[in-house]
Amino acid sequence: AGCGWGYGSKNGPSHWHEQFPIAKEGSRQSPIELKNAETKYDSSLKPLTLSYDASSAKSLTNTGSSVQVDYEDGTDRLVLTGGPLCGKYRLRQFHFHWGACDDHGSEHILDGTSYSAELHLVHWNAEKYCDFAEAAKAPDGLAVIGVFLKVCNENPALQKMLSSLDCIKKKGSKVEFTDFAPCALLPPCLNYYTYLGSLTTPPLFESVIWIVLKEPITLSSEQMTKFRTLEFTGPDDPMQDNYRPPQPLKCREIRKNFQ
Ligand SMILES: NS(=O)(=O)c1c2ccccc2cc2ccccc12
Ligand SMILES: [Zn+2]
Repeated sequence: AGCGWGYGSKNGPSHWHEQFPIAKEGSRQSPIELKNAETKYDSSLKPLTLSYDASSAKSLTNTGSSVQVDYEDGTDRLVLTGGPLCGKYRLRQFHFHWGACDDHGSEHILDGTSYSAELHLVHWNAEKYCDFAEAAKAPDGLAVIGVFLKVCNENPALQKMLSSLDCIKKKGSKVEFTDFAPCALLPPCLNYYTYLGSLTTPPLFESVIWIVLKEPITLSSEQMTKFRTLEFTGPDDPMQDNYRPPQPLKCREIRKNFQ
């Protein structure tokens, strides 16, 4: 059996449609290019409200496609409401996508700019659905906040996670990782773009309400280099360029909550 989907030349994004036809046939695939001039200001969009407490972080994992922090999502501890959302979405995990060099690596592209990396905070609609798996198949089941990362000065909030990466170099490795407040990874301004999209990795379910923040967070080039010390499949296969290129907008509208 093939080694499953990945980001290599033989199993990367251009091959995903072979096993996941929605990659080509879907009507709301992610990521996309965000062109500010073509987005629409919507005054009915509410501000994002995030009630995150640090305590319910659980673990840090090398998933073989990204580095991921998982949260305890059995109760309403880390909840996202407001914005374009109806109801309460629970934080389940966050992970990142990044490039082999600092000039690219993000999944969404803002006015032609690729950022060095992109953080995804994955939430599911715990008000309407019983669990994550059920929500992942519903058109309003998931909400992902995307945050661009720009190489500039060091980001102290990332340090706790980055200093633990040596323990999870290998695919599938996992360590306990607690008391991490995800709100420390958000920029001061929560102005956002929002559109209906999908997971950006197989199975590419079209169940994500995307909320992409306009303002990036920053990190140092040394911190950016740290991400690339993780491995995809082995020591000669550094984890980098784990991003899907932009997909056709088709007949979607992109809204924003700021003028
Ligand atoms: N890139 S992504 O946020 O679409 C994504 C998920 C999105 C929603 C639900 C689960 C997801 C799991 C992912 C696991 C690894 C990478 C991206 C993932
Ligand atoms: Zn992602």
